[in-house]
Amino acid sequence: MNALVRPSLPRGLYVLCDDTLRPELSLREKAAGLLAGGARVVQLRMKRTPLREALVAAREVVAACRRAGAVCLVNDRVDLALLSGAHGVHVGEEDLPAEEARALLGPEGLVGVTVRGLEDARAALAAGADYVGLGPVFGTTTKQVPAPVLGLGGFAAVVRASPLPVVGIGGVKLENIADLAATGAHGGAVASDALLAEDIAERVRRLSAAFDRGAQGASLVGGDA
Ligand SMILES: Cc1ncc(COP(=O)(O)OP(=O)(O)O)c(N)n1
Ligand SMILES: Cc1nc(C(=O)O)sc1CCOP(=O)(O)O
Ligand SMILES: [Mg+2]
Repeated sequence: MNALVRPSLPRGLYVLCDDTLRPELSLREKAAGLLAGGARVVQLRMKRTPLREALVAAREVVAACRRAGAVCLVNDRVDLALLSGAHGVHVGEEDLPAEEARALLGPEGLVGVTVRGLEDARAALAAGADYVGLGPVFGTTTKQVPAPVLGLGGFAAVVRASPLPVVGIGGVKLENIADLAATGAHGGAVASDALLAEDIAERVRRLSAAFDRGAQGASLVGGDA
């Protein structure tokens, strides 16, 4: 029998394939650029796409990710994640609760949850999450976030104590992703710095290499939790 096993979230760069940025490109084109740059984790974030189009896009992007060996998570919508065969879902406080996402996806689906601090991360563990997205680490114009900027110090304090792997989000860019990785973060989530680049694939390669360099530094000083 072919037992289904939940994939673990790969460590490193985590990119958002977002429909609010660079609207002249289709989600499929954005995903192609991200994957050409070697992205291993892609979150499909659709805030403007009508639902039926979103289902078509999800099926295309999930298929492209699977061909490339990348993990694909759908933002917000467990129904789209299930219908498109995605690896999982990322939910925040305006989405289905993590417990319900877990119940719908079953044990083999990845569930990521947005958190603002350590207490939230503990609750996410109890709710069945696999990882947490913690932010905003830095200022961002991609989204109006209803929470204060943590800064690297505030972010690192949660990473050290979190019971779940932490992906940092919000204003993560080439110039700061190595520092973020050096806190021991499991991942760095990037939307605008990748999607607004003239050459998306090249930017993804550089972001990924910078994260890995920062994480390597962290492990050399024993910070690779
Ligand atoms: C990795 C990651 N972390 C946090 C978020 C934010 O999710 P949410 O709070 O649900 O906000 P929206 O993205 O839905 O606007 C995320 N998407 N990814
Ligand atoms: C979607 C999202 N969620 C955030 C949070 O803190 O919850 S910050 C954010 C935007 C990430 O985009 P960029 O990489 O362009 O800053
Ligand atoms: Mg959401």
